Amino acid sequence: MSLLSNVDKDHPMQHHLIVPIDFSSIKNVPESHIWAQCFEDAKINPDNEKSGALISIPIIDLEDPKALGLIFNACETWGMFQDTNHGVSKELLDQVEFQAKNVFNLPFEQKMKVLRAPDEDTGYGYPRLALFFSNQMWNEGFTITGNSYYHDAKKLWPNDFEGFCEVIFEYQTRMKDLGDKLKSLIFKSLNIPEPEEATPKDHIIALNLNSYPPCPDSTQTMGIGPHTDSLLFTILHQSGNASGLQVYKDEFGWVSVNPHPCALVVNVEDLLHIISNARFPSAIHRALINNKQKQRLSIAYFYGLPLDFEVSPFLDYPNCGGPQFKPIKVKEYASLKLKYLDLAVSFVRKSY
Ligand SMILES: C=C1C[C@]23C[C@H]1CC[C@H]2[C@@]12CCC[C@@](C)(C(=O)O1)[C@H]2[C@@H]3C(=O)O
Ligand SMILES: O=C(O)CCC(=O)C(=O)O
Ligand SMILES: [Fe+2]
Repeated sequence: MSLLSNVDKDHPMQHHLIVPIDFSSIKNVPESHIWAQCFEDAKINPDNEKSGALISIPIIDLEDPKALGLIFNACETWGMFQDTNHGVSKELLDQVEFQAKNVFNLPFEQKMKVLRAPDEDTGYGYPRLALFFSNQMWNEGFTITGNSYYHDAKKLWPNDFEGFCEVIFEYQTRMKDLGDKLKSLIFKSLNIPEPEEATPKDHIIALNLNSYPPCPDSTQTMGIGPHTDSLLFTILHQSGNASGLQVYKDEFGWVSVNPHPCALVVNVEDLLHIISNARFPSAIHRALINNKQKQRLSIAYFYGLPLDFEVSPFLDYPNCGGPQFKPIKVKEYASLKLKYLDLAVSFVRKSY
């Protein structure tokens, strides 16, 4: 199934860029997966230390009466925060992690049965992002949109797919609720009326299960290369015992976003950057492999807007100084992104 419908059809992905290596059989890191050139900066500042002080992404209690202001500051400064008191139970987070592990621990041939087609975005494989890097990443992913998981789960476990489906259904439901709540808080924090949505059913929303397998030499590999996500915001659950996620900030370089018990990471994506008229940066992030022995899992929920929705900067705030972006439809932006990745935003920027 293709949530970006015609968008993917116009930008098919080459087969060899979709198929991951069989990580279970790897003894040494193959040449294709060495990202050594990146590592001059990679391990700098592993403790997020700056002039003796620890820097870290804000952790915000969503029930805190001051939450709105804290969200605004975090989004403006980092394009990212972690939230607690988000209403998603620890049990559900554990269950979705368990089900993700079940997918990735299947034999390679079994996972290949649900390999993502070149012009689709659901199923197993490297992320689309792989098109833009000359080296391959140390991860495997499984992308779900709508109820695509039903069809895939039946292929993965012909007689035993219900458990997976129940958990994914429940997770999508909870994430949609949390997403609606976060959207409302974020728009309120910006003093922007929530966008009117004529066809709320066509929202682009995707769920990405990511696995970063154990790695014989984690000093040379990249889990997921630097990128921004395209839509409004991402809600990310990372497995509790494995770090790896980093966000880029000019003054500091790469800052680690370490797992905090029960917190979910929220990051600003490109469309929110545009709607906020660049007051909120779209978080540039990547994931390193920090551990040789342990698999790291993350579950990313991408919260979007309807494909035909036109986004444009909201200008009614003090010292606004005019729009920084041209209006653009969500599907047009998605298309630019598939073609140009992080350069996509610059095509929407107004030139004066
Ligand atoms: C709804 C989405 C959002 C997608 C495409 C589609 C499904 C999977 C998402 C990701 C996940 C990995 C990074 C990214 C950059 C990628 O390559 O695939 C994301 C992309 C985007 O944010 O553009
Ligand atoms: O695994 C992570 O921490 C990041 C995953 C991510 O950036 C993505 O799925 O878009
Ligand atoms: Fe991402």
